[in-house]
Amino acid sequence: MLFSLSGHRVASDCRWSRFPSSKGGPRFNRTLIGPRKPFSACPMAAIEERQAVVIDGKACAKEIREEIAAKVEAMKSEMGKVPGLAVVLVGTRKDSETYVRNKERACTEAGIESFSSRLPEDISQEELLKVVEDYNSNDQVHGILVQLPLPKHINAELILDAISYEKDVDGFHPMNIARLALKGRSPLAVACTPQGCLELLDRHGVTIAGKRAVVFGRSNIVGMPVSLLLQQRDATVTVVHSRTPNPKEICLEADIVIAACGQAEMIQGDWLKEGAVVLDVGTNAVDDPTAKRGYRLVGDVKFSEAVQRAGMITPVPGGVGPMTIAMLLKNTLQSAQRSLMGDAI
Ligand SMILES: Nc1nc(=O)c2c([nH]1)NC[C@@H]1CN(c3ccc(C(=O)N[C@@H](CCC(=O)O)C(=O)O)cc3)C=[N+]21
Ligand SMILES: [Mg+2]
Repeated sequence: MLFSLSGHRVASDCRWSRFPSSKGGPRFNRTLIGPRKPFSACPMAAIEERQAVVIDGKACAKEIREEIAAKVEAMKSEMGKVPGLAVVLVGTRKDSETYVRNKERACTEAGIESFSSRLPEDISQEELLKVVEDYNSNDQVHGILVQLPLPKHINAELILDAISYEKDVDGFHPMNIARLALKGRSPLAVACTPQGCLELLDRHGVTIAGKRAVVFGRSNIVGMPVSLLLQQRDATVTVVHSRTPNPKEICLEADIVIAACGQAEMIQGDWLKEGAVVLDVGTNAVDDPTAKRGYRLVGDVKFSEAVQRAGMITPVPGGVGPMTIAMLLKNTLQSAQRSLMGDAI
């Protein structure tokens, strides 16, 4: 459990406890019993070692999905209702199909009803709008996700803006983004990948306040919202992008690095400050004839180098990706709770 096949330490969460090993010496084990400890208090942290703790996002996400399943079950028995998520997929992109299938499976496992529309690549904008509007007025649907990217002939902003603010479980609606950016205002939903990043930091006892955070990328779906979230948690945030002349120099100052620039293995080991916490959001498909699907995923960070310098790091796959799906389920559950309680917005 403590060591992955490659020999890196693996931390799926930070509820560590000390067990005597059968051979007598101290041994550390993961347990689901007992209070969560901050990472700094974890015995593992005291061990002098150069290799980073590899954060197990898959295990963390599983734990969260189980917490959600229990709440869905309670909703079902108390109110006779379950949350519903509608996923809209246009076209036949291989990666989109994989993500959508994963989302549907995660819903089913959590007891969330999943509705999905698989639509032809050449669907008209008007027809797609109609699909979204039908889900808007379907009261069994509490969350709507239109998988991006959409084909070129469709105006993605127009479609995303048509998703009702209350059902926007992606957190992409302008009202949700505006409320995220404004002090003292809370969005109904926060974008799933950024929320998953913060959840990983929190569940691993990483202090954010007062830290230097560097975000690579300024996209609407990751870079921008994650930089706002980190700032709200009192980090000093720098956003690095394609026109930043000295990304390495800036990265070397970071205590927390969020890599979301979509450039395969751009961030190298010698860009990192010793002990930095590195979350790799990149999911770049690289052709690999030996892989089952004909491609493999690599992150925006050169993992084999970074693991020698970082204090903690997420792998790709198995890091931030699974957390994104867990946060989608969380947003869907919250939307259903809001709708069923008739909460004021
Ligand atoms: N409206 C919309 N909302 C999104 O949230 C959204 C989107 N469109 N378009 C594409 C991106 C990408 N994204 C991922 C979700 C899960 C994994 C994930 O689970 N990855 C697995 C591996 C999956 C695999 O094996 O291919 C992992 O990292 O372990 C990755 C990427 C959500 N996105
Ligand atoms: Mg856009």
